[in-house]
Amino acid sequence: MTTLAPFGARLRHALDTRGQLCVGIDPHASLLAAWGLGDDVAGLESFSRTVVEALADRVAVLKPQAAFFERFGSKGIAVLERCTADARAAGALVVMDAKRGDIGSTMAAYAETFLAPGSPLFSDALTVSPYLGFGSLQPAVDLARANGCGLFVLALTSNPEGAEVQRAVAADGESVAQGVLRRLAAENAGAEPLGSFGAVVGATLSEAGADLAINGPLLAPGVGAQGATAADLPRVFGDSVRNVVPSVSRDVLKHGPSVAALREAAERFAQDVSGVTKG
Ligand SMILES: O=c1ccn([C@@H]2O[C@H](COP(=O)(O)O)[C@@H](O)[C@H]2O)c(=O)[nH]1
Repeated sequence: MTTLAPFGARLRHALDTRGQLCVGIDPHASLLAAWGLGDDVAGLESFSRTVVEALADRVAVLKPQAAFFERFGSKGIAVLERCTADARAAGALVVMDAKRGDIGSTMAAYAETFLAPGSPLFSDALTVSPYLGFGSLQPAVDLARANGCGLFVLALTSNPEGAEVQRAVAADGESVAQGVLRRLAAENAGAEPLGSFGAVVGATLSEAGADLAINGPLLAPGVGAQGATAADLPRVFGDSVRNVVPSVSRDVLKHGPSVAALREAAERFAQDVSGVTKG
């Protein structure tokens, strides 16, 4: 099995050569219907195959949303396995959006599922929740580092409800989100050209209100259907905008099942992002 270069380095190269964009693979029942597909495993397979065919050879990152596959049970997970492997084989980096988080001993099993080479769901990076304590993520940090993978840790999520937890301030004046970002900066210290341990920071925020200089990537969901646009990125991310990976799902996927239309939609978003990140 070949050893992968660190995720941060692989991501930096992908963003620089393919453009700063992540497209989410979110097979909502409403999208399956709009594409003329059944709300069943065959529909799920056709949908995800089409997205991979359209985009995996051109966008930097594809982000399957595990929930939409898991709802079909083992057969849905088998589709997710194929989708992940095919997307990686075509050159996209795959960020598995599964938002795992548990006590350390269980976290180790989640990490084995997504970050151990040879695992059927092996992915380049995984979204994780730090709300059992950042330290509970250590097994995932260690396995990701050992295998050239990355993590995206929920810091300031795109949904309005996130603030009640993430903006809470400790006795020392540090917000919960800032504590997560500080721990990520420590994990990424000295990494070049970019660390492998990223944060999830919604593009929908009115402002970051936190120090985003973590020397790592910032996955920014919320572009498109949740209301954010590329024009919001400089305001939210400031000097860190070059490390942002804006993520859009429904507003690209709604253009399917035409492969050409999916490509055009992704290209439009990538161009918009390039316009604000490259000046
Ligand atoms: O803070 C977060 C973290 C993750 N997500 C996920 O991103 C996509 C967004 O889909 P859109 O269709 O572009 O709204 C979805 O899978 C969420 O679970 C997020 O939105 N916000």
